[in-house]
Amino acid sequence: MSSPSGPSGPSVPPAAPGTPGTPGSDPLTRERAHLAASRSALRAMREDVQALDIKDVTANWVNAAALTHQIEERIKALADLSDTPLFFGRLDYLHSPGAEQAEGAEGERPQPEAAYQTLHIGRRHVHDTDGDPMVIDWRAPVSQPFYRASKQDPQDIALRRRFGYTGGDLTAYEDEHLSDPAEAAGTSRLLQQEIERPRVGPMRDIVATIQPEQDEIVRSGLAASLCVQGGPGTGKTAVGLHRVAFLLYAHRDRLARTGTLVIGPNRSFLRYIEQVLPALGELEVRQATVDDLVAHVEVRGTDGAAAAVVKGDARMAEVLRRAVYSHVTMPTEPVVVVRGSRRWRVPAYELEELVRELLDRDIRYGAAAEALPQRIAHAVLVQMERSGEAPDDRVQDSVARNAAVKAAVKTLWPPVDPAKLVLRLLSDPDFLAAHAEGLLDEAEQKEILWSRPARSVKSAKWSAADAVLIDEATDLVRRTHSLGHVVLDEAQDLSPMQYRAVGRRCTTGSATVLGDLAQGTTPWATRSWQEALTHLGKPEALVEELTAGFRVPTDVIGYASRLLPHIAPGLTPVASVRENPGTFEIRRATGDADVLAACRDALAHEGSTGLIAADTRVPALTEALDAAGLPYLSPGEETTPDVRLTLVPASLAKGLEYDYVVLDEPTAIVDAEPDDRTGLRRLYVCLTRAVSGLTITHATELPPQLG
Ligand SMILES: Nc1ncnc2c1ncn2[C@@H]1O[C@H](COP(=O)(O)OP(=O)(O)OP(=O)(O)O)[C@@H](O)[C@H]1O
Repeated sequence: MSSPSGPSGPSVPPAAPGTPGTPGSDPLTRERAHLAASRSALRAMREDVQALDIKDVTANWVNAAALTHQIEERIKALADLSDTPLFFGRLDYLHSPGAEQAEGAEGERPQPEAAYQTLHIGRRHVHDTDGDPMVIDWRAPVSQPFYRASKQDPQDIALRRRFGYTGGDLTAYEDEHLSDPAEAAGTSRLLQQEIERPRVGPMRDIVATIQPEQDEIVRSGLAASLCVQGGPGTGKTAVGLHRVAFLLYAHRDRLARTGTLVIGPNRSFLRYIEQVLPALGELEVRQATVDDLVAHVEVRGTDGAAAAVVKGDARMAEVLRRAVYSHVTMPTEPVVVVRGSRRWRVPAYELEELVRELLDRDIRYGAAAEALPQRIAHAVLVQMERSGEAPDDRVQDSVARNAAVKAAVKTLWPPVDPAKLVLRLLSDPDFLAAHAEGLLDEAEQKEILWSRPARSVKSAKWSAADAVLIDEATDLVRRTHSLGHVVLDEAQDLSPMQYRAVGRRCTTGSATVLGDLAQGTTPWATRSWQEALTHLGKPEALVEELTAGFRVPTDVIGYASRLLPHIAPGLTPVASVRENPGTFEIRRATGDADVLAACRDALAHEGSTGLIAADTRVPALTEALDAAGLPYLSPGEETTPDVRLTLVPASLAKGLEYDYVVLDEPTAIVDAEPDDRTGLRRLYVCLTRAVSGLTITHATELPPQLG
């Protein structure tokens, strides 16, 4: 290893931060000079945009407002975040990258080939006043070897340099000479340090340390859908968010038109991840829960597990389809259109043909209802032509609007209100039986019927599963708008009907599905990805597996993995890449005071602490924390230097992480769920939230499956 600091040890700064470099000075000084110059260049880019005068180029105030908005967004995107490095790596190519690789790396404008020999890789593209790149966006094709090149496959890279920072100051670097056979492969200290860094506050990006197997997922094309199975802390969420950022870079125009969406399990989770994409310069990505997507009615009710399972079953889609189309009736009478002194008659058999034709076509119920008057009018027009008239399109339109035609259509193909339809299905046993025949047995029908039928859509106590049914019915009536790309996180908890709801939001786009079968805690949790992807409408999606764990220390993940044979046999246990062995302790507790003592011990360390407990235990613990004057937050709320403790109900722990976790009463967590397997899965989720240390406190016996 010829550098002053090979992967086994980052260099210590020989000079004060910010020292201007002179040619021939040491590498760190030169890199600092490049950093200072890049910052100035970014400032100049920002000032250029700020100085834009749009008075002469906008025709009206609407244009001006739109352009002003674009400019404001651009200024925001060009902000220099003082506490994050402008670049975190460097690549020295042996040869100038070919045109194919350079494509997409232009960022602001095409660059001369020679400029690519040495590239600094950062969160965004920065160029100097001549347009030459100072920093290359991590998403550009030329940046890819930073993540993927290795000693076995150097990808034409002579040198890969990683930088260490404190705040925005460059403090260390580390070199790998990938094409030098004399240098042995080693593990990067800087990379390891980044992985080990304590967690405070919301989730942060991982651009500096994306791993090769993660990068393959991040950079896979927009056309294909992907599914990632990965145990706790394998980076699924991180990968999903970086994939969105990558796709927005590679397909900016297309996705700006069609839109992107990140779906997470609940508000706390969305708050936890909401800063990652803006930190990567992407401000326009919508984030939502599945419930948000289907919010056609106010949800005020809940279902028992059995009812929710039936309502979430894919067979309900067919029940709804039948119920919607049951409104179509076959004509028994002709339509007679009077125009002036003439009467035109479309006989019943001809109307029936028109209706049947529309039934055979793959168009929505509502679109067919709109098409039918035109079809009838066309039949009238044909008769007019036969009798020697020469009607034009305007005549057809006016016949379509004729009262007799409208009345006929109202009977043959009446409007359907999706919420009213679902209300009727859940309230009227005969209506349900008629459409569920051969699909749901009697017991299943009984299970979903309301014991007290609702009077109106407004007064009904809709459940979350009902809202999904209304969404399905709505889509039968009119096509749901499809986005360009959807990322679905914690997907294992979705019912088949929920997968369908997400799937119809990306029918013409693609999806990234992220989840862990072992963490499925709903009664309808996904059993196989193939099945789930079929419900989503993307059966062709490739399933990738991530098994390297970046969160949970070895001892803790080893302990949690004892549950795997009971909750998801066949899944590969996570192999922790954390070097910090972490702390792991099981304590007998005699009361809440012992739980609080464990919290105080955890808070003696740097970073965040999560006190995770069964939902039913939360009120008692709230009281104990208040009485002890120990301040705490709710999940998803940002930790501050003063308040680093979060009280987490087990039901909201999914997807979150804390430096230290105090896990209260595992048996209560298991017992809170309707069955043992779900209980153990919930416990598995809670056991795998800790980054540096886990303390389990228990007064009752631990579940036997933990050994
Ligand atoms: N390549 C990486 N470099 C550094 N940190 C990483 C990397 N990949 C993941 N992490 C970190 O590991 C932690 C876990 O990542 P993430 O939450 O994305 O995992 P997950 O698979 O979604 O977990 P879960 O199944 O529990 O929801 C996060 O703090 C994330 O920043």
